Amino acid sequence: MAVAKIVYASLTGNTEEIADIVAEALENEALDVEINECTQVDAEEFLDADICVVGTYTYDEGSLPDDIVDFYEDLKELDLSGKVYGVIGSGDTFYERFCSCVDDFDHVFSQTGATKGAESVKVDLAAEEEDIQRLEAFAKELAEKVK
Ligand SMILES: Cc1cc2nc3c(=O)[nH]c(=O)nc-3n(C[C@H](O)[C@H](O)[C@H](O)COP(=O)(O)O)c2cc1C
Repeated sequence: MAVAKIVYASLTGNTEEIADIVAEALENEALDVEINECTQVDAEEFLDADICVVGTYTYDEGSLPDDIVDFYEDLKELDLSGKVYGVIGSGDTFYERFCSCVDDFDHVFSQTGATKGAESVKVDLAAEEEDIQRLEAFAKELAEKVK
């Protein structure tokens, strides 16, 4: 069974919620799914996954959340050739740099040699019905890449 690992940062719960939605959708695709908060795991965990997903919110002026900086730096050092990745995140369209950390992780993943399995999903604050559908389609697309 293919393995999907999801690592997320979340301060007020929005990103955790969308990470959970993706986890459930991947489980429905018969994948073995592990989901962890970013301070609880090392980036090296992705070496044991077929699908690697990061969920992140965006902080001040597009800054990476403090709690995911170490993970981000460690991810840069990995060789994830042969793996499929995807990035999701919550932000607030009030800010000029909406969900810019999603793009930061997309960039870093692309440098690890992993293949982008689906377009990133950016959610404005908490997920609404339409976002849930986008997240489920994201998960399905990732799963298809490892079948
Ligand atoms: C001080 C502060 C700065 C923020 N800066 C940004 C930003 O630059 N871009 C963005 O898209 N969202 C920004 N946000 C919004 C958060 O990313 C958004 O509330 C998100 O849903 C939080 O996710 P979480 O519930 O998983 O912690 C900011 C929020 C706060 C409190």
